[in-house]
Amino acid sequence: MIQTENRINNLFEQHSDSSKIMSLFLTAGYPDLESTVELILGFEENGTDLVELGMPFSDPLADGPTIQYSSNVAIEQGITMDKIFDMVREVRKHSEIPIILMGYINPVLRYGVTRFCERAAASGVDGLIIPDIPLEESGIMVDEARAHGLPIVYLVAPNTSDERMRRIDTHSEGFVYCVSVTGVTGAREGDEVAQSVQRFIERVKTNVTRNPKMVGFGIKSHEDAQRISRDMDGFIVGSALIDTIRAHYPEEGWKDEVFAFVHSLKYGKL
Ligand SMILES: O=P(O)(O)OC[C@@H](O)[C@@H](O)c1c[nH]c2ccccc12
Repeated sequence: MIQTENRINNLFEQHSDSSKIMSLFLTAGYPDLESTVELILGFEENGTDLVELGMPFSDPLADGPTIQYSSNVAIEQGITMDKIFDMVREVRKHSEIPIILMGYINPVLRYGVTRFCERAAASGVDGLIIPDIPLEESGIMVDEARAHGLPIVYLVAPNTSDERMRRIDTHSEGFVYCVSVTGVTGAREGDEVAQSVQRFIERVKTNVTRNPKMVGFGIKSHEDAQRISRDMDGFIVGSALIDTIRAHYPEEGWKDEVFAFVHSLKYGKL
C-alpha cells in the first residue's frame, strides 16, 4: 500500500461511524459535459464518500448495457481526456472528495502513460482503476502511477483463486474492488446477487486482509448495499445510478431526483 498522504487512504483511515463507505461510479460527460461536476458535488452532499469517474471508451469489454450507453452518450457529447481532467480540477475548487479515474488501458496508452499520470495527479485525481490490465501486465503503468502518487486499485471476482486474491491484496493500493458477480456490470435481481455473493465474500474475507474491501456490481438499493457489504468496508453503485439519471434527464428537477436516489442508497428511504 502507498504510505503517502492520499485522499483514499485518509478516507478509510478516518472513517469512524458505523455506516458503510459509499462509492458511486459516474461516466464522465454523462448525461452532458456541463452536469458532471455539479453531480459529483451533489453526490457528496448526499452521503457519497468516494467517486469513480469513468473514462468513456468505445469498446468497453466489461461494461454492461447501462454503462456502455452512458459512454456512448458521453462520447457523442465530445468528452476527451483533457475535459475529464478539467472536470476534476473544477471539483477540486469545491471539494476534497476522493476521485478515482476508472477506464480501459487503450485510451491511456493513446494519451501517453506519463502524460496521463502527470495530468491526473496535477488535476487532483487520487487513484486509478484499469480493469483490463491484469497484475502481470501492470508494469506498463505501475512505476509512472507510483511516481505521481496515484494508487492503482485491483479487482477480484468470484473466479479469482484464493492464491491470486492474496497476490492482488499484496499489490492493490487504496482498497480492493470486489466484483461480486462474474460477467458484465449492471443491475441484477436482489436474490440472484444475494445467493451467488455469499461464498465469494467469505473467500474475500479470508484472503484480502491488508486492504480495505469495497464490493460492487448489481447493487440497486440501500437494502442490497447493506446486505452485500455487511462484511466489507463499503459498496459501489454504477448502473442503478446511471439508470436513475436516464429516467429523469432532462426533465425539470432531474438532479433533485438523482440526489434523492443517492441519499436513499446511503441512508435508506425516508
Ligand atoms: O454497474 P454496477 O453493477 O452498479 O457496478 C459498478 C460498475 O459498473 C463500475 O464500477 C464499473 C464500470 N465499468 C467497469 C468495468 C469493470 C469493473 C467495474 C466497472
